[in-house]
This record gives sequence, C-alpha cells and structure tokens, in this order.
Amino acid sequence: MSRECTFLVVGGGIAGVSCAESLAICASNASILLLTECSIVKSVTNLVPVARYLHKFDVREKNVSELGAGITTIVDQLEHINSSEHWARTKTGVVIKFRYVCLCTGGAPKLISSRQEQHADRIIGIRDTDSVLELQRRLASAKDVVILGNGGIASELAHELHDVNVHWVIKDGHISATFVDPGAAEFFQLANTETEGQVDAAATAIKRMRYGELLPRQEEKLQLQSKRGAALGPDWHRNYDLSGGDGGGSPKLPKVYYKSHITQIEQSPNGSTLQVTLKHDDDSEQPEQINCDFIVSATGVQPRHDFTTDVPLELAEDGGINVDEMMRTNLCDVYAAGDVCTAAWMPAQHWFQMRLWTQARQMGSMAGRSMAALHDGETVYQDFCFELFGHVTQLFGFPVVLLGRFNGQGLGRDYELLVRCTRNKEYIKFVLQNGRLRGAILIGDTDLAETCENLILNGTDLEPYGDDILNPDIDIEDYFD
Ligand SMILES: Cc1cc2nc3c(=O)[nH]c(=O)nc-3n(C[C@H](O)[C@H](O)[C@H](O)COP(=O)(O)OP(=O)(O)OC[C@H]3O[C@@H](n4cnc5c(N)ncnc54)[C@H](O)[C@@H]3O)c2cc1C
Ligand SMILES: NC(=O)C1=CN([C@@H]2O[C@H](COP(=O)(O)OP(=O)(O)OC[C@H]3O[C@@H](n4cnc5c(N)ncnc54)[C@H](OP(=O)(O)O)[C@@H]3O)[C@@H](O)[C@H]2O)C=CC1
Repeated sequence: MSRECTFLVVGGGIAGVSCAESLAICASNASILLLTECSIVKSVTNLVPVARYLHKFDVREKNVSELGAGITTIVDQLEHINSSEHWARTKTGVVIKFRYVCLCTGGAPKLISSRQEQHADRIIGIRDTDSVLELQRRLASAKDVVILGNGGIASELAHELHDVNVHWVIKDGHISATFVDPGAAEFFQLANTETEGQVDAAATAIKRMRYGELLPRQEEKLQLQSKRGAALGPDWHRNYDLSGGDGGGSPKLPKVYYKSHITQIEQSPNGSTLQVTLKHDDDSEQPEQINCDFIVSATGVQPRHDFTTDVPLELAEDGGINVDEMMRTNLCDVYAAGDVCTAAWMPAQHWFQMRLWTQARQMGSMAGRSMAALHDGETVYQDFCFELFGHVTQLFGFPVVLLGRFNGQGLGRDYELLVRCTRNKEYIKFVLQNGRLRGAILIGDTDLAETCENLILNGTDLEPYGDDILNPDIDIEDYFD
C-alpha cells in the first residue's frame, strides 16, 4: 500500500499536532498527513497570553480522527525514512511519498533500570497514560516507594502520592533543583510542613488553566494498552487517584535523602520488596538502606527516534536530533521538533532549551511555518518566542513562573540575587547582572510576570532603584508599565 503527501508529520504529541495545525493554516492547499502510533493525540486549546512570551493553555486529548480539516491521519509506526528519495515506510509496510517531513517523535523516560537489568520490572518511569495506569496499579498495594530524580516528575509525585511512605532520593542539596534554587525549595518545604494534613488538592488555587484531559473511551483504552502515546502534561495527576496501600492513614511528608546516589538494588531476603542501598556524597555518613515496593525513576527524558534513515541523522550529546533555528535537521527536507530534537542554533541571550510542553508547541509551529515557507518560496524568520525562556507551571500547590536565566544558567558567578519571600504566600527571586534583570522565579500570585518580561527584554538599568525594586511597599508593576 502507498500514500502520497506534501507534508508528512510524525508524532501525535503537542509538537506534531502543532506542526500539522500550523501547516494547515500556512499551506492550506497542500496535503498534510499526520502519522502517529497511537490514536489519541494532544492539542492545545484556550491559549491565553499571560505576557508577551508567556501563555496559559489547556491541553486536550482527542481522537486522531477529530483533527481539523486539511489534516489526514494514519495510525502506524514510522520504521524507515529515505530522505534522498523522499519516502518513508511504516511498520505495517505502508510507503509514504512526501516532499517534506517533520519528526516529532518525542521522548521516553531515561530509566536507571538500564544498568540494573535484573530488577527492571520494579523500576518504572512516567511518560504516558499507560505508564500512569501502571503506577496506579503498583501503588494500590504499596507501602514504600522510592522516587529517584529531582526534576518535574519527582517534584510532582513527592507532592501528589498519598497513603504510602515516599523516599525521595536526590543528588542535590535541595529539592526540585531542575526548576528552583535552595531558597525556593525551602519555601516549598516550609509551606508543606505547615499545611501538612490540610492539603486539599481540589481547593488549591492555580492561576494557570487546568489541563482538560479527556480520559480515553473504552475502545481507545484498549488500543492504548499496546501502544505508547504522547507525553502527559500539566496537571495530569488531577485525573488519577495516586493513593498507596496504606489505607487512608494520616498524610506523611516524603523523606528526602539529600546528596545521595543509589549504589545497589537487591531483592530483599523474603523476595517481596527491593532493598536499595544509598551512598551519600558526604562519605562520613554510612551507606543507608531502604526497603521499597518499587522505584519510580524520574531521571529525565531520552529523545526517541527508533526508526532508521538512509543517511545518519546528526545527533547532539543528549541524544536529540540537532536542528537549526528553522527546525531543519542535517537531512534534506527533514525537520524535527519537540522533545526529540536538540536546539543546535546559537540561542538568544535569554533563551535556552528545556524539554517542556511550551517549547514542544513553539517548535512544532515553527517547523510548520518553516516548511510551508520553503514550499511557497517565501522567507520566514525565527519566531520571537525563542527570544525569552518562559515557563508557567505549578509546584507543591503554588503557581510558578520561570523567566529568562531564572537560576543564573550560563551566567557563571557574575550575577546577584535579590529575593523577597513571604512565608506560605510568595517567593520572588530576581537574577541581576550589571544591574539588569536576567531572569526571575515568581512563586505565588505575584502578578509580576509581564513586568519582569519587559525588564529582561528591555535591559532596563535597575541599579538606581537598589533593593527597592522588590520593596513590598512599591508597586513595581505600576512603576515600570
Ligand atoms: C509526567 C509528565 C508531566 C509533564 N508535565 C509538564 C508540565 O507540567 N509542563 C510542561 O511544560 N511540560 C510537562 N511535561 C513535558 C511535556 O509533556 C513534553 O515536553 C511534551 O509533551 C513533548 O511533546 P512532543 O510532542 O515533543 O512529544 P510526545 O508527547 O512524546 O509525543 C511524541 C509522539 O510521537 C509518537 N511516536 C513516537 N515514535 C513514533 C514512531 N516511530 N512512529 C509514529 N509515532 C511515533 C508517540 O506515540 C507520540 O504520539 C511533562 C511530561 C511528563 C512525562
Ligand atoms: N511542571 C513541569 O513543568 C513538569 C515538567 N516535566 C518535564 O517532563 C520531562 C520528564 O521529567 P523528569 O523525568 O522529572 O526529568 P527532569 O529532566 O525534569 O529531571 C530529571 C532529574 O533526574 C536527575 N537524574 C538524572 N539521572 C540521574 C541518575 N542516574 N540518578 C539520580 N538522579 C538522576 C537529574 O539531575 P541532573 O539535572 O543533575 O542531571 C534531574 O534532577 C522533563 O522534560 C520535565 O521538564 C515533568 C513533570 C512536570
């Protein structure tokens, strides 16, 4: 069997769907084919600008057949791409001739189990709906769970798991190090301790739009059982009961093992649990042992490109497919976007790549516009969203906005920090270099996102204002707008 199209987009995650939707707008007369291995796809709805570069949005899951007019779909797995002859082959043997192709095949959890094969079945990762159902199944009878990692997933699970002893093993000296500094981490922990037992997830006020995931219909669930789907996204845990087997006991805070590494994983003598040995960076402490039912390896993302190509794709050190500012790979007419790719262009002063929902959407749209422009012989420039890093999320029940080089990334030691903290209410950190704002962490309902965005982009000299810039009696939002 064979198919033909002008634009082939591979992957039904946010990058692939954004790419196909932007092609449908920019090249409405061309044929667009979306190839994805799962019949459930992700799309962005209710896009609301928070500031110039920051957006809130809902993410919907829908059936691939519900994609907008102008996009045809095929549910299958990409197996091979011949870029010189412009065709692709799927696992079931369908040959697709294309003019341009965009690879949006996402990522897979980078599990520690690869080094611990014998216990692989007790080390799980979280990526898609299937993996959460697996987590739920294991939790139901679990008493102790180890979470390894200190990024987005670990931070969410440490907050969301209930009725189970959570052992959180981190390499760093403070929690959630991927996103926040030690001060903000302490802010979260204090708030958590002081509200222990009163946490009502449903009542938590979030400024960001809710993730409106539709639970798959029964027949779609059946299809999902055998196929990996797109990554989960914002607020995914609201749709699942993540209670352990401890049966409604009093809520417990996770036990955090700072600056620790797992050195050994063994079966316990009775065979029912795992025995995990930890080594502390500080060798003065004895190795520690934890007994647990299973380990969640929340240790990052591995870009996923398990198909072959006629000419090797150029990969970055992190395994992503290198792309330039137009989202082009090293292969002729082959583009890539989202978690599968690595930004190999010279980044703007205030932007860097993180594998996030927002960037998957921005890259997917950019790839679509870029391919359409080439097809129409037009010139297109890189979108302004790549000027400034921005992330709107929620951590430990607080709304969080991260802007620019929010943790001083790439600034060496040549920067100052200005912090304002109101216990259980807000934590604001400004990263200043030569008197200019280079990044910010805004936790709580600060209403400062747009002001900070402007200050970073305009390079306003804040030296004359000294510490008053964060004086609670001065309304800097009014002052600078
Ligand atoms: C638990 C969890 C929570 C998260 N929370 C947030 C958050 O709060 N905020 C945020 O910004 N980001 C969050 N992220 C990250 C965000 O979900 C990802 O960055 C984003 O979804 C990546 O989108 P993508 O389209 O590049 O990849 P994916 O969503 O992984 O989509 C890839 C698609 O390609 C398909 N595919 C793969 N290989 C093939 C093939 N060979 N043939 C055909 N199809 C194929 C897959 O089935 C899938 O449909 C979270 C991620 C996880 C796992
Ligand atoms: N709210 C949000 O925005 C959320 C975003 N996400 C996104 O989903 C994706 C997957 O999340 P996640 O898996 O948490 O990935 P992250 O990249 O966010 O975090 C991975 C964490 O694991 C640590 N790590 C890596 N390897 C090891 C190891 N061998 N032993 C111990 N620790 C290790 C990393 O440390 P180091 O950095 O030092 O290597 C880092 O702390 C990410 O792209 C993330 O940004 C997920 C959930 C929520």
